[in-house]
Parts: sequence; structure tokens; C-alpha cells
Amino acid sequence: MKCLYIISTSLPHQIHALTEKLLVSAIFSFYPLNLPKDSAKLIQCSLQLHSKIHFLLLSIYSFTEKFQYISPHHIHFHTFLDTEISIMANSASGFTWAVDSAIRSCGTTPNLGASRVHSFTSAVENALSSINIGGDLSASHSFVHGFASGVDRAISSIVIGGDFEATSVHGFTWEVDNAIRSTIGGYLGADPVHGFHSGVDNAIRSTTGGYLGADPVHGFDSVVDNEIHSVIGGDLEAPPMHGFASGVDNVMSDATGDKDFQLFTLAELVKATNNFSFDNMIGVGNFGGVHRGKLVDGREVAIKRVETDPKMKWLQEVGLAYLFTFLSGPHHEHFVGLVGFCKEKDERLLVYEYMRNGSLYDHLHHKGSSVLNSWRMRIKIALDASRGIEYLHGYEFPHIIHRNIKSSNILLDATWTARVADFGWTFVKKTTGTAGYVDPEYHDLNVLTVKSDVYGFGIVLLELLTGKRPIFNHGEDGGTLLSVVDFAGPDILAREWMKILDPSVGPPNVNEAKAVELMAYTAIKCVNLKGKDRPTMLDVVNNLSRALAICEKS
Ligand SMILES: Nc1ncnc2c1ncn2[C@@H]1O[C@H](COP(=O)(O)OP(=O)(O)OP(=O)(O)O)[C@@H](O)[C@H]1O
Repeated sequence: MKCLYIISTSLPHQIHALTEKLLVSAIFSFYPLNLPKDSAKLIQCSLQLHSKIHFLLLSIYSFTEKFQYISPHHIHFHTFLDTEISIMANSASGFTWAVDSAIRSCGTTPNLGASRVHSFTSAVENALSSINIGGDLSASHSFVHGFASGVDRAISSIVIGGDFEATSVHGFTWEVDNAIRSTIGGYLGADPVHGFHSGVDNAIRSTTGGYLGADPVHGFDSVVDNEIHSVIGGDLEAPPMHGFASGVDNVMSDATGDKDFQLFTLAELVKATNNFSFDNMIGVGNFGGVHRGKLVDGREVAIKRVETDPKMKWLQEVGLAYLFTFLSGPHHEHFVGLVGFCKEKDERLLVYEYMRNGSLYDHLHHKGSSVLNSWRMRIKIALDASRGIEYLHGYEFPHIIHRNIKSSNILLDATWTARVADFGWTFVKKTTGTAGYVDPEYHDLNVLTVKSDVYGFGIVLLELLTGKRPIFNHGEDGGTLLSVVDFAGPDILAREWMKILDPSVGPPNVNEAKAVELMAYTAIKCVNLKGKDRPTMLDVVNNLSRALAICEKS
């Protein structure tokens, strides 16, 4: 069975053995294939000559039917001959490829720009030439980065000695690693370039969630580039990285051209909020204050001021760009829309549609609003909000994870329609979520999925049902802290859910009771400890729309 090709040529017959060993080793370190332990025996390399191509054509064949790639991603590499070659890619090579594709799609040359990596490659090339492998290693080829890493490992693993001057690439990696660590912390696994790539990939994923695709990677490279610039100086010759910055600018100027989306000056927003006066303050979140403002055209807006943190600056910029790209996209009726943005000096302000009726949290736990004293209204609010979250999850691949679903991020507009707010803020400042809403699986394993949002939403449903905060003081002396899951879960599971209902709404009538029961079961499924046992957001939307329909029969 044909498995993997790499391209090679003109290899002197007498060094086939060494070359084979070197390349197979390189391939294995470059593509950790999850092969069975003894599979190395099953693989043979056959070198194929090609007069025009100088680099690596190696066909690897497996002579067993058992040998299958376990391939999360298939990537098509186009060689110089436009031969399409399918190669299994792990996250590291996927990352490289994503960067490469992103760069190429910008219409630049296939030069990835990191001069030190290139110089490392040339060092390897020289070294290989000096041991008579000869040939041109085609350092400009698209997967040279990955190859450099693979060769580096292969060389170390077969201890052929010699100094391949890998320090430049390692040094480069370390610089990046240190720069990132000083900003977001954590160990990025800098040693091999390979590890670094997945380290970076994981770091970004833990911040943005989901599969990265090329754009955020691209953006990330840009900030890494800037960071390195500021740390080690010099020009890293990474044109696409700079290109990203203009990409952000383009998004912003495109948005400016759209009358629904504006770039504001600071002076305009100062005026709109009466100089950000205390009287105009409508809330304070973890990331800064929110002010109500009135624009010159009379529109009411909510203005969020990002507290800039020099250490987080680059992460914030990427986060804002990401948030911006999404929010300047199609508007959704269950999302709080972005009206505009202000970027002046160190000031970053986001201008949102004003949600006249404030947050669900305030109504449930502070104001005791009479509007919410109806089961139909509570189910309707839950349904609206679930539709907003479902829209995010189903948006496109990669799915977008909100990461901070909670009742204070569900806002109510003038018609009491619920809208999800605050998407994207977790990109702007790294947060571990809000106590009481954090998915236990994410907390324990640091694995974030769309099901983490489902968990957070389950807590919101329990708040709607019980009127209790996610964590509250319980007991006669009021001294014991209890989670709403522990409070409501046992009774819901014992079909005694009537016991836990918020008394301020009043007992449900027959149809309302059926609807509330469906909502209670949905809630308890959402807060299952394991993400795989939780429903999808689409299931939740379906259940809640059935519940509302049942309720409306009343
Ligand atoms: N667009 C808006 N319209 C009206 N009020 C808003 C708007 N955005 C935010 N608020 C009010 O400001 C409060 C604080 O919002 P913010 O999003 O900063 O913090 P949070 O949701 O409480 O916490 P976090 O910072 O973790 O998201 C909200 O609870 C809400 O009352």
C-alpha cells in the first residue's frame, strides 16, 4: 500500500543506506504517525531518481494491509511538478501548512521569511553536502520548516556527529518562547521547532479555542514577530506577518465603509458619555467599565473601555482583531451587535448596541423584575439566548466557542428579547471563566469545546428555574456555600423539580408545568460532568422551542 511520498534525487548509490536511515528517521520525527510499534520493520524506502528535482523523492511502501494512516487531516502538497501528494499531517505540520497557505494566499513568494530558520536549513544543507549526500535541499520549498526540524531530530537521533549549527533555529525558538511566556505564561515546548509549533498551536487554542485555521495563526505570527522585534530587535523578514497588520486595518476600513459600523474618535465617545462620567456607568465587568452613551445622531450605545495592559498588549490586539472580524460580519438577532470601535493611542473602546433592559443576572438576582415573573417569559429568554449561542457553534468551521456564558452576558433589549453579549472578550484578556459557570471538564483537563458553553448555559437555565445564583449561601444560618447544580440536580433527577422552582414566579399551570419540566431536564443534561453526555446547543434550542410551544398552549 502506498503511504507517503517525499521527493528525492541524485543520491549516490553508496550512501543509500545512510540516506535512507536519515530520511526515515526524519520522516518519523516529522510525522509522528501513531504507527504500531513494529511498523518500522514493515516500511521500506525506495529512492526514486528524478533528473529535474533535487530534493527528496522517497517513496515509502508498506507491505502490510494493516498499515494505515490514522489521519486527522489530509493535506495536499503540490511539488514543483504539480504532483499532488497527500500527506498525513499532525498538528505541527498542519500548523506549518496553515501558515504557508496563508502566506501563499497573500500572493507572496513561498519564502516563509524567517531568516534564521532558513539559515539553519542552509547549515543542514551544507552539512549534508559535506558528507557527500550532495544535492540541493531546496530550502525555499514550502515544507522546509518542517523538514528542517525533522532533519535536525534525525541527525541527533542517529548521532552522526558534527555541529549542524542548529543553534540559530533553537535560539530563534527560544526567543519566541520567552517572549510568549513573558506575556501569557506557560511552557511552550520550545526545544524542537516541531514542539514549538504545537506549543504555539496549543497556546493559541487555549486562548481562542477551536481549530485555528490559517487566519488566527497568521495573526499570531504577526504578534510574535512584533514581540520578537521588541525583544531581540532586528528584522525577521516576515512580510506576511506585517501583512496581517494591514489585514486588520483592512477589516477596520472595510467596516468604516459600512454605514452600520463606525470608527469613532475618542473625542466623540468622551462627548457621548459626558466624559465617561460615573452617572453614565452601567456596569463593571472583569475587563473594565461599561458606560451608556448617546451619539450625536441620537442613538444610545454601551461603550466598553478595554483596560490596556502593556504585558498583554499583543494578545489583546489579536483578540480585538478576531472579535472585530466576527462582529463586523453578519448580524444576528440574538447577539449584541457592535456599532463601532475607537482606537486611539493606547485607548481601545468598543461601542455596542445599548440593551435597554440590562442583564438577565440583574433581573434574576437583584431587581426582581415583574416581567420575569412568568414561566413563559423565562422560557422565551432561554430560547432566545440558546439561539444566539447555537449560531456561534454552527457559524462555520471552525466552530466558535463563546467561553463565558453566564446570565450577566445575556442582555435584554427594549423588547425583552435576549441577546448574547461579550463574545470575544476572552480573546482580549485571558480568563478562566466565571466561578460557578466553568465546565468541570475544562477546569480539570483544560479541554475546551463547544460543550463548555453548553455547561455554562445549563447553569443559566438552572438560575432561571430556581432564581438562585450559580453559587449561593444556603442553610438556616446562611453559612454554607452551595452550587445551583447541587441544589437543583437531585430533585430534578428524582422528578421532584416542582420543589426547586423560583417561588417569585408562582406555581405553573398544567401546560407551563410540562414546559418547565422539559426545561429542567434539559438543564440537568447540560450540566453533565462529561461534555460528551451533554446535548448540543441545537438539541437545547429544539427542546426549548418545544417547551415554549407547550407553554403557549396555556
Ligand atoms: N450592550 C450593553 N447594553 C446595556 N448594558 C450593558 C451592555 N453591555 C454590558 N452592559 C452592562 O454592563 C455590565 C458589565 O458588563 P461586562 O460585559 O463588562 O461584564 P460582565 O458580563 O458582568 O462580566 P465579564 O467581564 O466577565 O463579561 C453587564 O452586566 C450589563 O449590566
